[in-house]
Amino acid sequence: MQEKGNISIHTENIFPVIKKFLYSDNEIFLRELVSNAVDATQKLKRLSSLGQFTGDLGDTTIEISFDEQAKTITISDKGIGMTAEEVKKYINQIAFSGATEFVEKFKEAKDANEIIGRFGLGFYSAFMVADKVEIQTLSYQEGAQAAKWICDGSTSYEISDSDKTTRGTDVILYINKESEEFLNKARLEEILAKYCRFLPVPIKFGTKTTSEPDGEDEEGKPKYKSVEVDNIINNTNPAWTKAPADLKDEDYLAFYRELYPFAEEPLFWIHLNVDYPFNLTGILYFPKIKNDFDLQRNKIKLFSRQVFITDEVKDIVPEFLMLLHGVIDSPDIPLNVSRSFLQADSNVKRISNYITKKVADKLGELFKTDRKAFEEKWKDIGLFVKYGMVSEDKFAEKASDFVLLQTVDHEFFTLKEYAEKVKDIQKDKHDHVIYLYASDMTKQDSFITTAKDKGYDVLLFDSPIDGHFVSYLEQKTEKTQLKRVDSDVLNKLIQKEDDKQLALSEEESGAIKTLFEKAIQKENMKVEVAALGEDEMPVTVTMDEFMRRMKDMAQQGGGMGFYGALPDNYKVSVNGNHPLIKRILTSTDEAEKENLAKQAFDLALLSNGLLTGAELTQFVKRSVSLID
Ligand SMILES: Nc1ncnc2c1ncn2[C@@H]1O[C@H](COP(=O)(O)OP(=O)(O)OP(=O)(O)O)[C@@H](O)[C@H]1O
Repeated sequence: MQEKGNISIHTENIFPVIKKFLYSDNEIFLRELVSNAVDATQKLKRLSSLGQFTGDLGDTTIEISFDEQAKTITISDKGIGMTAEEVKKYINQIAFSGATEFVEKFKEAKDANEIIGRFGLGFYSAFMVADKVEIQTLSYQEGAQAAKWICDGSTSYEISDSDKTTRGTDVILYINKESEEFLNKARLEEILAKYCRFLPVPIKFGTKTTSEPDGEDEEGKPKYKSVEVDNIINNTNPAWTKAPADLKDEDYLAFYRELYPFAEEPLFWIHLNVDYPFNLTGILYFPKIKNDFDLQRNKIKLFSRQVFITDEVKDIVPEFLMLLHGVIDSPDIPLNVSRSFLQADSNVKRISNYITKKVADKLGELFKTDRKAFEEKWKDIGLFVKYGMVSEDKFAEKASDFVLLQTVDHEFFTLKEYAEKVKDIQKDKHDHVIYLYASDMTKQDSFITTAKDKGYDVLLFDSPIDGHFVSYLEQKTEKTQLKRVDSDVLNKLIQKEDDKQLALSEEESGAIKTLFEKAIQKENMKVEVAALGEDEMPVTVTMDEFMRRMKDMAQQGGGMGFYGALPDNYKVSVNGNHPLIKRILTSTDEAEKENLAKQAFDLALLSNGLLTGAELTQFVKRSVSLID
């Protein structure tokens, strides 16, 4: 039999378009062809298990080989094969049924992935790297005649009998000039490792040398010899495809190491396994996060029936879950479509919700079963939980039971427990409960100490997400405000009915204010006289909570550019009840007055970590002269 014909498409010559347009992503040709080989093998296995194929399955290893001289790459399988009729039907027609649409749409598509799958062009991706493609195939059906198909990248093909005697299909690519990089062992190995590492049928690529036991030497020690064995590049049975009941912790950890050989051990993991209403399997690992958000992203690998698709799962899992590692495998995620389409897809939404729920359930369970261990891991989990809460309402609902607030004394409380703990003592005269927090225990030490001396509790919010989390908590908790310990003097942060009275007259107060303004001489420092306890600091420098939050947001690119441009404004609270202030007032020596005011102010700056450079030098000099 010999036949020539034209591939049934309306467009004159589609291959140059494919080739040119898809050039950047052309390595996926191998993924497509190996996937077809795997499908053909799996189909035969299924027929065999259904009793529709009674022959011997034999070794079904798929083989990838290349010939540098002949400039060919060959993908051989021992699957169902095709008859000439089937080649005509599947290769010539089916693959191009969407061709007209393709030609219209290809201009919009952004990468090869989008086109290849969307238009069923899997096989034709071969033409991205080949000038000519040949198929040699023998169907599994009894008495089938082997067929040969050749196409040189134009729309015409040639089909004839082949002398192939073994079942299955060989696809031979005659690699074009621009794609000769693929005629290279290391490059092919790299692509196979990327896309085919967990395919369910063994894939052989050349051979490798290993050592095998070879009896004993004269001294009775074991001997080894080198042997050449098939180089099988894939693990056909990765952990996520197994039943959770069949896996031990070691298996999960071993699989983690297989995926990320250099990563630290994960904290724990979740095995996803669902059939209905969508099919999804996978294992998600919780890594140790350690505050380095960005490094952690893009670690989840997306597979479809064990074929690697991408590690950009941005639109499939919620943003905060991007911090997780591991794999998800779902044939129900529409793969090769545009991102905006993905977001609107109902399966994708369901999958995303499902994963979110699973993760929340797992965390809830850990918290319930072993709170101590949960607290110990909080440094890593906390960031993740808070990120989840501020970004996903559904997650927040569940997580509000186990999100922990950590105090500066390293104690942990749930939201409920904490509210209970501080509800009386930290209630102000307006009936608001004030949560005090620190973001830097070293820098804010003097403020923390003052608050603790008063019997107040101080939370620690020192992770990158805490700025957002603080606003979130405030929104979600009624009649509760969060204030950083250094955002004002304490009795302004939590105002009580029985607040201290100022021991100074209005006149004295005014005099002190003027004196300090003169001593400080800084436009961004606003002086105010406050009535604090005698044992509190004589001068305190603070930055307003609102102002600081806006500035923080501007710094993080949160759109508060206006605030970002403002200078850092501080409030200088002079404690009118402090003995030092009285001493300054009563002193008759103008120089001493100014010196003491400067000294008290510098001490306040010093305890905020704001005293540097020439000012610090002057302070040290002045201090020396004071103790002289
Ligand atoms: N190695 C093979 N053995 C047997 N049949 C094959 C082989 N490769 C391709 N085919 C047949 O050709 C058809 C078209 O293949 P093609 O890769 O273009 O599309 P697909 O595999 O159906 O879909 P896609 O690759 O886009 O997911 C296949 O459905 C299959 O019937």
